[in-house]
Amino acid sequence: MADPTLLNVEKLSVRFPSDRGPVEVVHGISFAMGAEKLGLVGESGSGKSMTARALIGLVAKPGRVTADRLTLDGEDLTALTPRQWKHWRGSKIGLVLQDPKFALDPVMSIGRQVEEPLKLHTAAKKAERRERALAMLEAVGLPDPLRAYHSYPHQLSGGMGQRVMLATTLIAEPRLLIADEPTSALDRDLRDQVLDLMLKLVDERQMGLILISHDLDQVARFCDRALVMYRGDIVDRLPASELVNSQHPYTRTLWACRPSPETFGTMLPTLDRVRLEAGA
Ligand SMILES: Nc1ncnc2c1ncn2[C@@H]1O[C@H](COP(=O)(O)OP(=O)(O)OP(=O)(O)O)[C@@H](O)[C@H]1O
Repeated sequence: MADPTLLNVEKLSVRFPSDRGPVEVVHGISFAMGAEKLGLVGESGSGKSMTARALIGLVAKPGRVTADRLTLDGEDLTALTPRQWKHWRGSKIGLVLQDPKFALDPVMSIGRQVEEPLKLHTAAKKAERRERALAMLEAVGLPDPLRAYHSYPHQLSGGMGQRVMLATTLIAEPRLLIADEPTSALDRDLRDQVLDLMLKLVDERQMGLILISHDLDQVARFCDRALVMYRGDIVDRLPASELVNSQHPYTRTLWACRPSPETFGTMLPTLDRVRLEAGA
């Protein structure tokens, strides 16, 4: 049984001001997780990324995050100052995004970027940083780590860029990795390779993973549990392998709507929102 105390979230909300008063885009959601793989699914705009951003202290102003409780490894995240968040991001919680093009600095060598978290969060000296960066580049499956170390982002393919991003995120050994659509910019074969690698590293390091994905098949195959979000709420929670059997009307529609070779060229079902919200 995974340790349920890694991340504790109670009544987490995210609000934005608008002309018509505050708009709540995440509605007081609660969940807890241990060193396990948790999939976060839901249609576009359901609040997945805002939840992730709130967990890593990256909801930009004027957005406002509140929670009755938000702890990682027992530490209260709601009490962190911006300076403390800087340290927590990278050292305790890592974030992998969809497209390395936007996450990697185009004018900084890969080696420097992978070493950067060690510079910020550890006392490792130059030689040790270089050694650890090369080992990390090897661990993420780059065929020639030394060459990659001296390269720049534009010299890498999308799959290699995503591996480098994983290396920069994991090098400081965070306890929790949040991956927001980490493979959706890659083609299908590469998706599974990068995800396999990510999960292997997460398992080896006994970290927790929150995988945000539109791809329900991917979550069903790779995660332990799934949370299903609809309009800022968690409406369904289940073992990921049970996504196919969910009785919840929203999850059933999401599952039925997933693109697959079997449904290619056929009309997909649409969500009966009136019925769903009447029942909610
Ligand atoms: N800066 C902002 N101001 C106001 N509302 C915002 C802002 N950013 C996002 N939102 C709203 O918050 C809601 C949740 O957005 P979020 O990005 O979390 O959805 P998502 O489930 O991650 O969608 P996707 O899968 O498309 O990334 C959406 O309705 C979005 O319009």
